[in-house]
Amino acid sequence: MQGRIIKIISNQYTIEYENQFVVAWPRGKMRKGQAPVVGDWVEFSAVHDRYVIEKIIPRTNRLLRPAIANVDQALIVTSMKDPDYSCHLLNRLIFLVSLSHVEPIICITKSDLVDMTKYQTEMAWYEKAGYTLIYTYPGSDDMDLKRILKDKISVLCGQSGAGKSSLLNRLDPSFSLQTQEISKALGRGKHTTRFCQLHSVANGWVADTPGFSSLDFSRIDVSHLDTLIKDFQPYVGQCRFSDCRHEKEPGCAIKEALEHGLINPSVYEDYIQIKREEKQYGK
Ligand SMILES: Nc1nc2c(ncn2[C@@H]2O[C@H](COP(=O)(O)OP(=O)(O)OP(=O)(O)O)[C@@H](O)[C@H]2O)c(=O)[nH]1
Ligand SMILES: [Zn+2]
Repeated sequence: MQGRIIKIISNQYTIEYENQFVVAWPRGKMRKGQAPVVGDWVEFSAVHDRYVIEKIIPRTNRLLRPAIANVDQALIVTSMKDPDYSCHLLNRLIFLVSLSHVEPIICITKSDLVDMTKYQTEMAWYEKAGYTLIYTYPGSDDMDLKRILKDKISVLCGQSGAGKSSLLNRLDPSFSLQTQEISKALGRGKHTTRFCQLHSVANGWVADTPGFSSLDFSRIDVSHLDTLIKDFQPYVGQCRFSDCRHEKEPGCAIKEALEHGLINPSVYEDYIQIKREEKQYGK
């Protein structure tokens, strides 16, 4: 049998299997280092009176904090006000998510608190580059969001106060209840740091622990970041030098596109900043 792990408590793994939930234990040999995480597809079998996890199906990706595998997308919850919009924060989150091989979805909140016409050009950059942008606010029907979440594993990220819990509670009023119950059962601190669970929201799975909370790139390999930035993708590989850093080199296709107004200037700026940091760390 094949199913997906949606919850782990101690050594008990809850697996969703054909719309039912079964609790399974891993085979002894799996326990050290090779343990399954939430999001894993696993093969399991019935041995005597219990279910045993035999094998983890190869993962498409794996986040460390929270520990979760096969994440399809990260909803970058981006508030327009309180906390105020910052393109640099948004860009850095897009980079981090992309470097984990997860699709970034830009989710704009609190657009009701500002005059969005002032941000039209800004938002158009992201759309033009090929990023998915969704606007969500109290009272919206969230049809786009529901469509995006369906059949996917999603992780939310974004600043404190950006509206992550509000958004989830609006999509599924039982969400806060579910998470509160778990917090109570496990003790508050423990839940946020050690446990992660997938909740069924809008016919998809959403992690109850936010991801990408550290904006620290110092231990991340950013050597292929240029290939992961959607603004750059049409031009990557067209520079004169194959190892072009897109900074001062002659014949750089990225700089040329930037000068022709084809690349979001703030994305370029943040990319260069990260490459400079990479040099500083001596990577
Ligand atoms: N006007 C308006 N207020 C919002 C919107 N989204 C969230 N808020 C408010 O913003 C505040 C913070 O929202 P939360 O959902 O708690 O933010 P969070 O991202 O979960 O914050 P943390 O739990 O600290 O990570 C709350 O008072 C919400 O009611 C929105 O789209 N419009
Ligand atoms: Zn270049």
